[in-house]
Amino acid sequence: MITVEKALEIILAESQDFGVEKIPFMESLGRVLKEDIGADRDFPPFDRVSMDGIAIYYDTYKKGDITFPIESIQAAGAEQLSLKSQQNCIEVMTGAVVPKNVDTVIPYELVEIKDGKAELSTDTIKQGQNIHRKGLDRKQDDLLIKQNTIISSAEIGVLATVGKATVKVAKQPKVMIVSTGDELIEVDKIPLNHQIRRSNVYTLVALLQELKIQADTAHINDDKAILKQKIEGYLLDYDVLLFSGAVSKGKFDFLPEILEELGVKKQFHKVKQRPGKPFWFGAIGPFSINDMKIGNGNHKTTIFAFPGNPVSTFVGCLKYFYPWFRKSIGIEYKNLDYAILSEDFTFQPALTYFLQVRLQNENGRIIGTPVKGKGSGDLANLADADGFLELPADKTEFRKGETFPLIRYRQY
Ligand SMILES: Nc1nc2c(c(=O)[nH]1)N[C@H]1C(S)=C(S)[C@@H](COP(=O)(O)OP(=O)(O)OC[C@H]3O[C@@H](n4cnc5c(N)ncnc54)[C@H](O)[C@@H]3O)O[C@H]1N2
Ligand code: MOO
Ligand SMILES: [Mg+2]
Repeated sequence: MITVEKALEIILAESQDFGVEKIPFMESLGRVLKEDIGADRDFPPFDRVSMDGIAIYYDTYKKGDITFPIESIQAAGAEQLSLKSQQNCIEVMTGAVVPKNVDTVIPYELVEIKDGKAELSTDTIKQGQNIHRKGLDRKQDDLLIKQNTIISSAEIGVLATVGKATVKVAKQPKVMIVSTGDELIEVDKIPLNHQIRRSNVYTLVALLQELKIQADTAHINDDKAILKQKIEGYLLDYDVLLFSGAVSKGKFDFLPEILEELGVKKQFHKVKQRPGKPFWFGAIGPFSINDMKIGNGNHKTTIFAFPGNPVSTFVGCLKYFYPWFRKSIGIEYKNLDYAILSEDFTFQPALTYFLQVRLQNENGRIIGTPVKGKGSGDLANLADADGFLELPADKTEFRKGETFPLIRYRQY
């Protein structure tokens, strides 16, 4: 059995490249950018008025004039006007081009307009005020967004402003999520006493949707021949297979033997953790097989077979699949989330313990309060928690006030 740290190291070393695709920029939210985005022009692209008001020639004011006949109006979106007489002014709107022959803008709040003339009601005017100079924010060709950035709402605005209607992003993997087990029935069916509804598959689908991956799903009963035949097909068609169940010691836990019979290279089976100990991980390929449905060239399939208990599957996906996927599409793995334990906690076995916690922010510190639940089958408890504190295997006593890595699945 290997440690959680070693398991993650092995998994990250198996990351794979799914290539690049071009998509409409409005579909790129949450995807990873695969090109540098530069400024197509100066920002702002012209000297821009930043207050609604009047624009004057400063030297006229400096000579003592405070009344300026209004010559014209410069609206946003209109071509640049020109002040004809230095004694006059032009009314200017926020976002408009600064007219020619003016150099200073005074907001409406500081002028009184009567009979076509603007009279200043202030004597503290600085030359050049309320003009946002061309190129002040960014210069043409400046790098605005670096390749490998996860596109957020902020980047969407930048893409729009530089005219990137389509954008290069990392391609998503083709993923198949498979549940196994004769006890499982569909969500819209009424279970008999010995049956339960399939839930893990939907949890996994949802977890992948948060990564913008649209996965396919399948359910296979505990029949070794059928399992083997179906999985053989999935290995050809998919980049990733996520399984839930059939990896432990039971008479019908066929997955580890089937995967090995099909030539998948086992990287490890069982990790020193709770929940999720019987986790099986392996990969097959890369193969260069031209007649593969997935396309020509190198094809590799990575297999995450999570234990069937719902909390095990859930934490396994967050702890292992998420960082593997992120590394695969170009984001370096780093854990930035930590939380402070709110009370003393004891866990005796020499296993990493993923403790379910409810999170609170106390004066900028994230506090995790244990909501332990009744074990790895207790999926209802996940709805009462916000994340997991990762308590290291080499300790048994965890003290109030100590800080631990956090895997959160609720962001608010
Ligand atoms: N003799 C041993 N028995 C068990 C061990 C062990 O080490 N020795 N490990 C236990 C641990 S820990 C876990 S976790 C489970 C893992 O079991 P499997 O991966 O083999 O999964 P199953 O046997 O198929 O199912 C376990 C449990 O999970 C429920 N399940 C499965 N799939 C789903 C699904 N899609 N949706 C909802 N629930 C699901 C299933 O009904 C079982 O209750 O093994 C322990 N046993
Ligand atoms: O590994 Mo199991 O998930 O502890 O019940
Ligand atoms: Mg089992």
